[in-house]
Parts: sequence; C-alpha cells; structure tokens
Amino acid sequence: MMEQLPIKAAVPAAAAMAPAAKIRGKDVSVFYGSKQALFAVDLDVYEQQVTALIGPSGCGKSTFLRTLNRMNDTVDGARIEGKVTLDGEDIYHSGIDVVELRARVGMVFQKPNPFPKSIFDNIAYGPKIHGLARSKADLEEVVVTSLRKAGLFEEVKDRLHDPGTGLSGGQQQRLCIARAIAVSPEVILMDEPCSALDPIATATVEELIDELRQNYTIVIVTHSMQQAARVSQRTAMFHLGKIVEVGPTEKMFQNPDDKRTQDYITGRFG
Ligand SMILES: Nc1ncnc2c1ncn2[C@@H]1O[C@H](COP(=O)(O)OP(=O)(O)OP(=O)(O)O)[C@@H](O)[C@H]1O
Repeated sequence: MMEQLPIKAAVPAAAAMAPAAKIRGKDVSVFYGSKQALFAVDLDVYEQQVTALIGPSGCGKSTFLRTLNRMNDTVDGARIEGKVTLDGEDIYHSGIDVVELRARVGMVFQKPNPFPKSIFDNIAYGPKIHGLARSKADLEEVVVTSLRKAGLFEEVKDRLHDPGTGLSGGQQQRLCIARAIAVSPEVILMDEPCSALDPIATATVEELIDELRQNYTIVIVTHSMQQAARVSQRTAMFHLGKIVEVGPTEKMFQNPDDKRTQDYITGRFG
C-alpha cells in the first residue's frame, strides 16, 4: 500500500478555515416611527451556512432578518441606520434595484403563502417576471428543477396544474421554498418557517434546509432551540434589540459566554 503523504495547505490553515461573509450588517439600527427596535447590530452571515437568529419575543430577530432584503422598506414609518452589504455591495445604496435584490435574497415566511394559482404557476411566476426563461421548455425545466430541489417534485408531479393552496401545510411551505429557489437566489431568509407545521412536516423542512445549505446561504429566525441546534452552524442571540452573543451553534448551546444566552436556551426566560 502506498504511504499517504500529508497534504500541504496552499494557504495558511486559519485563512483556509475562515468562511466568507456573504452578508455583513454593520451598526444596524431600525426605528418604527419613534420606537427603536434594533440598536447598532453587527452581524456577518457566512456563505453556505445556516445562521440562526434566536432570542425572546420582540427582541428584533424578524426586524434584523427583514433588513437583509429591505423588506422593512414596505413598513410605513420604518427607518434604518447603519450598513448592510451583500458581497461587499451596500444594499441600501440609491442605485440598488430592490426587486432584483429580493430575487438574490429570497424570503420564506412563517405561514406558507402560496399564490392562488396552480403549483406550476406559483413557481413559474418569478422566473417569468425576471426574464429567466426564454421558452416554454426552459420554464418547465425551472419549475421541475425547483420542485426537485425543494424535495416536492415526486409528491406533486401528477398534479402540477392543481391549486397550490390544495397542498398540505408542509407541502405548501416546500412550494414556497421552491418558489424562492426558482429565481436563483444566493441567500434565503426564513422567518420561523416551521411554526405552522406539524412535527413530521417540520422534520422534512429541516432536512431540506440542511441540503439547501450546500448551494445557498440561509438565515433562519426560530423560536425552537432544538431547531436552531439541528439546522444551523452559527447562532446569534438577540436581546432587547441587540446581539448579546454570536458564535458556532455547538458552542452557543453547550458553553455560551453570556448568561442571557444560557438562561434563554435553558428556558429560564423568553
Ligand atoms: N411594523 C411595526 N411597527 C411598529 N413596531 C414594530 C413593527 N414591527 C415590529 N415592531 C416592534 O419592534 C420590536 C421588534 O420586533 P420583531 O418582530 O423584530 O421581534 P422578534 O424578535 O422577531 O419577535 P417575535 O419572536 O415575537 O416574532 C418589537 O418591540 C415590535 O413590537
């Protein structure tokens, strides 16, 4: 048997290990009218990882998530300070096309919200408006591929023209994930995507999130500590509009530095 030679690292080990930041939030404060919901939050979201945002109700998790694709722009009276970059580019810059940004940074909501259209049209809609399919065959290909990536194709392949709203809750949520995937996003934001699902559908969506991480950067808000531990590689703990601790999920759950993280994950508050 040939002796195994040690593989020489071409770059210093620490540099090779450091994941790239896909999104960087720096000094992010958000106000709803006179009420301040976030206070100078800094958070890097690493590429091809799942980052979980945890913390007690009202601490600003969803607000932060929504700053990452400018969803707060749609809220009357909402205002942001600070900087959010995607691949180094300021997403709040005046030249940014918000529709294009939201295709690059897709979103899946708490309650599955398929359009009142067929399964096929739910997915075809985005690629059509973004001009991502040149022919009918192209469009069919995008629909089938997106359904496959969302782990739904086998279950719906014989009823693509039935209404999306006729699917079970878990299937509807995977349909919404397929719809997000169809426009080739780089990042997928998920705001408590399993809170309306039963445990079996939740397990299926969690497995899907784990698979999607190979191709997408994912940020998930969750109230379930088990879910954060199961699906994420990095966790940020929010409290009263600030991040009190962020780090590798394993460390956050086994040996957190901050007492508030410890108390929250052990169910002492929240
Ligand atoms: N549209 C809005 N108008 C006014 N205040 C808002 C609005 N949305 C959120 N807030 C306030 O901002 C703060 C942060 O809310 P946010 O929804 O981000 O918290 P959260 O951590 O996601 O909460 P939850 O876990 O309950 O969903 C809360 O005090 C909330 O009441």
